[in-house]
Parts: sequence; C-alpha cells; structure tokens
Amino acid sequence: MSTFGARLRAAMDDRGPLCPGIDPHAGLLRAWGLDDTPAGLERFALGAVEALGPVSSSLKPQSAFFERHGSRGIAVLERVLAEIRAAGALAILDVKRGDIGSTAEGYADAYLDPASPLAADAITVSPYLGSSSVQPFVEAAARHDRGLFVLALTSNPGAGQVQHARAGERTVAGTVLAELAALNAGAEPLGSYGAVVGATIGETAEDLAINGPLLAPGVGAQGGTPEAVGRIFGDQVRNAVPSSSREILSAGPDLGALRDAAARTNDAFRTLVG
Ligand SMILES: O=C(O)c1cc(=O)[nH]c(=O)n1[C@@H]1O[C@H](COP(=O)(O)O)[C@@H](O)[C@H]1O
Repeated sequence: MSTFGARLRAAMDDRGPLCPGIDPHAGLLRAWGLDDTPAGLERFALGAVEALGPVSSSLKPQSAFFERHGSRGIAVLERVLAEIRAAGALAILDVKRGDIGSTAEGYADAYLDPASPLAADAITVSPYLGSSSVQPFVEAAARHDRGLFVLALTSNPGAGQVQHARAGERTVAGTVLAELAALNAGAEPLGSYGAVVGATIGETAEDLAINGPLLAPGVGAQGGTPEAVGRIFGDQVRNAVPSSSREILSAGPDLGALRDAAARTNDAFRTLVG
C-alpha cells in the first residue's frame, strides 16, 4: 500500500480537497427528523457517508458524537469507517488523542492498526504532553502506512494561550510544525504527518511548509472561508485540507442537497488551488 500522504495527494487531485466532517450533533439529528438515539445516529451518519463518500477525497467523523451513544454508537462508528473506505474516500478519525507513551501505544493500536475495527487512514493527535507522547503514533503510522494530523494552530478562540507561547526560539506551535517538517523531509509527493491549522486563525507568521497535509477545520459554521484559507496558507494552499461539518450537514436530510452543498464548497477550494 502507498503511504497515507501519497494516497491523500492522489485523492485530493482527483476529487478536490474538501474533507466534510461527520459530526452528528443532537440538534442536527433532530433537524434531519431523527431521534437522538443510536438508530437515529446510524441513519444520519450512514446517510452522510452515502451522499459524501463517493465525491470526497476524505471524510472526518468526530468520535465524541458516536461515543456519547455508548457501545451502539461505537458500532456505528465502525460501520462509518468501513463505508468511507468502501466509497473510495480516506477516513480521518477526529479523536485528538495524546497520552504518556505506553498508553499512546494503546491508542495507536486502536486507531492505526488495520486489524482494529476502529482503524482509520489517519487520526488527529494532541502534542501537548510533549514530543515523546506523539512518537508511538508516528511509529504506528509508519508501520501501517497511516497518517496523523497533529494540533498546531487550532481554530478555537483561546488557542493562542498555549500555542503562541514561546518555547525557546520558537512558539509552541512553531515547534510542532518544525518537528512535522523533519518527519516529512524528503517524502514524495507528500508526507504523512500533517498539522491541524484552523481556517479561522487569520494570518500567521509560522512556517507552514512542512511537506505534509494541513487540515483546516473551521470552514463554515466557525466563520472560515475559502478566501481566509487562501490568505492563511499562501504558497502552501495546495496542501490544505479544508474541513467543514455543521454547515454542510445542515443541508440534509435530502442526500442530493447534502452532496450539492459539499460540491459547492469543494469547488470553491478547487478554484483556490487552481
Ligand atoms: O481537529 C479538528 O478536527 C479540529 C481542530 C480545530 O482546530 N478546530 C476544529 O473545529 N476541529 C474539529 O472540526 C470540526 C468543526 O466542525 P464545524 O465547526 O461544525 O465545521 C469539529 O469536529 C471540531 O472538533
């Protein structure tokens, strides 16, 4: 199997960069006429994958909205991951994991080992326990041709409190980005170790040239736009993976309308990349 970075590059070139997020909020289930139950969750999430999977390079289910339904919710997440793969899209599971090394190995086995029922093509990882806590994820990703998206400059308003703090010569975010650049050095056509850089952060002085994918959540409901993504990423925009959840999902329950909403956003980003 080719590396995650190579698979993502090929998929983005083929289908466009947009990564719709699958965030089955209780309010969205109700808006789709569904109950906030495991059965409602299943209808919602599998409907979203049916509409968006065949036309998207990647999809990003958010684990919290499945976990809140307990074991039946996790069973739905397993099916969602399998259906994303069957639709020819890459599954980026948003779990934002980070822990001491020995526990991180457990999380890496759960999400990156293809033998696991919850295996995804890539996961989101929090680096705020330090580089050694990310290392087990890096090793598992390399072993299994999977990818990571490590939180660098997140979209939430309070993110700067930690991420802009200075750590020696660099900011904390700058340190994360530099370590990712080192991991991706020489990888072609794209490294597998991505960063999360929110679509709402405004301009940044950080060096985003990490030779890896740059997941940009915050498009739509949080105010991020294609123009803003263009400004943030500059000459790295071709590696940006813009992501939007609530704005696209609220176009349902009609699956055609959902697909059209995603296509409009995807086209706007395709135009940006040129
Ligand atoms: O890692 C993420 O996906 C993420 C990072 C970040 O900086 N900001 C952010 O919003 N996210 C996730 O992206 C999704 C955004 O959802 P919407 O605001 O509905 O488009 C949510 O699942 C968030 O948890």
